[in-house]
Parts: sequence; structure tokens; C-alpha cells
Amino acid sequence: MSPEPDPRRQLREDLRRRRRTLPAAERAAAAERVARHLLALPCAPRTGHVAGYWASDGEIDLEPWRQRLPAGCSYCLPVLGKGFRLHFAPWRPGDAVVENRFGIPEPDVPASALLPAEAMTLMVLPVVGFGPQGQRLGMGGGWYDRNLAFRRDRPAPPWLVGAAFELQRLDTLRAEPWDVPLDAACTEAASHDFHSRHRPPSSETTPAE
Ligand SMILES: Nc1nc2c(c(=O)[nH]1)N(C=O)[C@@H](CNc1ccc(C(=O)N[C@@H](CCC(=O)O)C(=O)O)cc1)CN2
Ligand SMILES: Nc1ncnc2c1ncn2[C@@H]1O[C@H](COP(=O)(O)OP(=O)(O)OP(=O)(O)O)[C@@H](O)[C@H]1O
Repeated sequence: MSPEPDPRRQLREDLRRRRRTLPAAERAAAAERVARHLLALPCAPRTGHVAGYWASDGEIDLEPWRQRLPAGCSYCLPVLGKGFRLHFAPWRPGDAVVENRFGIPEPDVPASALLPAEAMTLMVLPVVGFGPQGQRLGMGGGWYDRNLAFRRDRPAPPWLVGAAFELQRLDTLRAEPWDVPLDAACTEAASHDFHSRHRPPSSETTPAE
């Protein structure tokens, strides 16, 4: 097969490698700080379905966030469907999981338990990289973009929040026509709010305490 004719391919590989090679202690500390930033978001819900992901490939671990979610929130994980459909299903530790085609565990539930992206109040998305206007570089499958296309002409919910290491923040990133921008991104260093673009760059972020 010929290589992907996409300059984003090299960028994806670089960012994924850098993410994977962070020392364990640094990754754990970052996950804690990202959790704190996620819980402090103005859009953080007290009730309803919230979607996370099962961290793989060096992604930010969302366990510290899941463990501290308000009792009224139901934590959901993505479940791959046919034809690039991305569903979501509630999951708690101990619930059955099955590995998907990418080796990522997902809830092992009947079709009747699957929820659409529209049912989520807030969704935390895995990102490979993110840009200053909320542009998101993902794994390249277009799973999230396809299933969140409705958010291009409809306001939140679901609120779309990226979880990433600060090293994944890019100064520029070309938006593709199908990209669905993030509302915010939380890193170990800051909460980046992409709805405050009118302000000068220095005040676009809430620095860590
Ligand atoms: N943790 C997590 N869950 C997720 C995603 C994600 O990025 N991270 N997804 C985000 O979309 C969806 C699944 N999509 C994915 C797309 C590609 C790969 C991946 O590892 N691709 C390999 C190639 C694998 C192959 O050829 O079969 C790679 O790029 O190296 C993983 C998940 C839903 N669940
Ligand atoms: N709304 C859509 N309808 C049809 N195809 C789409 C849509 N969104 C994305 N795609 C396709 O998905 C492919 C991958 O897109 P892209 O490289 O932006 O993925 P990504 O954002 O990195 O991945 P993901 O959304 O899974 O994290 C593109 O080739 C694009 O054609």
C-alpha cells in the first residue's frame, strides 16, 4: 500500500512517540492534573452521561477523573459499531469488557445498552495533537469527526473536551473541512478554552494553580 499522502501522518507519529516515552511518574502526575482541570470546567456536569476513553498508546489516563466524577454522572466508554458508527455505553470497574479491533477494551454490552454521541452531556476526547482554535488531530480514522458532525451546526451539549499532555499543543494546525472543533482542552498545565478566542493569546488559558 502507498503511504498516506497526508503531511499530518509524520506529525501524528512524532506526537505519539513523544507521548509514549514520557516517564511513568510524569504521566501519573499529568493524569491527576488533567482530572483537576476537567472537574473545574465551567461546563462540567453534575448529572447525565459523560464519555471518556480507555487510555492506550500513551494517552492521558482518565481514571483519576472518572473516580472523582459527581455521583449523578454516568461514565461511558466508546464502542465501535459498523460503518464507522461510534456508540457509547456506561461502564464501571468490574463490568465486562471485550477488546475491539484496535486492541482497546470496550464495554461488552447488548445493542440495547448502546447510546449515541448525542446522549452525552460532556465528552472527553483522546487527542494526538490540538491547535489554538480547538482543531483536533486524532488517530486518523475519523471516528469522532463522523459521529460528532452534528456539533458543527448545533451548540453543546455534548461539550467536547480534549485531554492531552501540553507537548501535544501545537501553534498551528490546519483544520480539515470535516473537523469538529473542541470546546476546550485540558492538559497538565492548563485548561484551554476555545470560546475565548477574542482575547489575547496570553489570557486564553487558565494557568495551573
Ligand atoms: N483510547 C482510545 N479509544 C478510542 C479512540 C482513540 O483514539 N483512543 N478512537 C479514536 O478514534 C476510537 C477508535 N479509533 C481508533 C483508530 C485507530 C487506532 C489505532 O491504533 N490505529 C493504529 C493502526 C491500527 C491498524 O492498522 O489496525 C495506528 O494508527 O497505529 C485506535 C483507535 C474510539 N476509541
Ligand atoms: N463527517 C465525515 N463524513 C465522512 N468522512 C469523514 C467525516 N469526518 C472524517 N471523515 C474521514 O475520516 C478520515 C480521517 O479523518 P482525520 O484524519 O481528520 O481523523 P482524526 O480526526 O485524526 O480521527 P478521529 O476522529 O478518529 O480521532 C478522513 O479521510 C475523512 O475523509
